[in-house]
Amino acid sequence: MLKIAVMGHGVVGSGVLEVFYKNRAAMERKAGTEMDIKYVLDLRDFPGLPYSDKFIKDFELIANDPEIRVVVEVMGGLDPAFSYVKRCLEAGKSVVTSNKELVAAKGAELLRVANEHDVNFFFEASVGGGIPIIRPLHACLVANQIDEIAGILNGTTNFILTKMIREGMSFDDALALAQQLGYAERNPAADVEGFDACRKICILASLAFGRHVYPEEVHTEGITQLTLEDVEYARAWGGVIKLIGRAKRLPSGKVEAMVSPALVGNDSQLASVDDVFNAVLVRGDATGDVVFYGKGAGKLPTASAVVADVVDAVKAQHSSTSLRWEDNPAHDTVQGYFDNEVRMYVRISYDNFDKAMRAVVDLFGGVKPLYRSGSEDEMAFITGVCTEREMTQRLDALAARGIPVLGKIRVLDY
Ligand SMILES: NC(=O)C1=CN([C@@H]2O[C@H](COP(=O)(O)OP(=O)(O)OC[C@H]3O[C@@H](n4cnc5c(N)ncnc54)[C@H](OP(=O)(O)O)[C@@H]3O)[C@@H](O)[C@H]2O)C=CC1
Ligand SMILES: N[C@@H](CC=O)C(=O)O
Repeated sequence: MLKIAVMGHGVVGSGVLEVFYKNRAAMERKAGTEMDIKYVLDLRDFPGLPYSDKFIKDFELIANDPEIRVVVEVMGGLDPAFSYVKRCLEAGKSVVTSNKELVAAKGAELLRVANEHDVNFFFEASVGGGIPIIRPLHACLVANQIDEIAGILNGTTNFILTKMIREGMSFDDALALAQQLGYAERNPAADVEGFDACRKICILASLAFGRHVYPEEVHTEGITQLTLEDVEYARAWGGVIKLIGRAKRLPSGKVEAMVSPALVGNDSQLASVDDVFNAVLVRGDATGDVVFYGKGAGKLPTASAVVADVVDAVKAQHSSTSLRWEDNPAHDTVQGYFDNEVRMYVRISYDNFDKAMRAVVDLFGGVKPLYRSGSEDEMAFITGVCTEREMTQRLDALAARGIPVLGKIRVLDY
């Protein structure tokens, strides 16, 4: 009987126990062996559950128990998750995690340690919740050079944007509901400020381009500056606003990577991805575009990915898969973002329309103006393409000419 330990009994951890015991017989058939969960590590007690006798508070019991072959880390955060996971790998136990913060910060190192000890470090649930994306990228698309990845990578922010736009719900109410439903991070700033999407694009980019992309390298903006006026202008333009994480291989060998809100046209495959759903577009040189879609957060979808990794770890016992990428201690995989090319939606206010338009045309050349009903002292426009550096200079110059910039959002053509 193969024994498993689960560290963390929160939203995902409790889902792992639920899915495991519900579908255990079928999974045992697929894994080719009997399996059981021996320990559940958590800080709290959980009386009244059918598996309440399995709870422990001392990690050493897991680390020092040779019966435990696979450990699931679903506590979140870096400390103590990193040291626990490393200890388990060094002790010859495979580890499965949903913790994107851990993989984005320490993935290269933990994959190396796993490989050195002939065990596996799997993290399918760390990107896209229940959507299979890590394994397809690593295995099914292996014949491709991956040129670009872009997607809606955070369920909470997509849920908030959908609720605000479709139901007129306030930002705070929509966030509170996402928390209630178990979608948000323990500190939801990670969701709304874009850090969670940043961690996920780092994991995908590291896997696709073979070199660790660290979150500190990636320019990241969240959704907190967006307004319902922006949404109206986006509609007038023919699109919607989504929080997009993206990474692109550059001829220089560097990677262009960023997380930011973006206007995407209504004809984009990403435009109709709503609520807690995520979508990841992968551009391969043989396949062209492939889009992965599904629930990006929540107890059971995430647990599904974790438990599938457990079964794979059991099947791959005593061998380490080729899942890995090079470390990059210099943290210089990503090109400085001021060199990226960008097209921008800009919203301005004015006292004098003719004067404002003259300034806009002087600084940006031909632009596409956008209007919304009832907006007498403000307007928006879509710029042409220039570098982020030039865009910043032009926006600063606009403000210096007495035209306040109320908002700016990148325009993407995925
Ligand atoms: N929720 C989701 O939809 C998804 C979450 N994830 C990721 O999965 C991980 C877990 O998320 P989630 O389940 O939502 O988080 P929760 O906060 O709901 O669960 C974490 C659990 O781990 C426990 N825990 C924390 N630190 C320790 C420790 N040192 N020792 C023992 N137990 C500990 C917590 O206990 P206590 O509450 O007492 O502190 C809590 O019960 C995170 O990395 C998250 O980013 C990934 C995909 C989707
Ligand atoms: N907070 C995350 C959870 C899944 O990764 C999200 O909302 O996407």
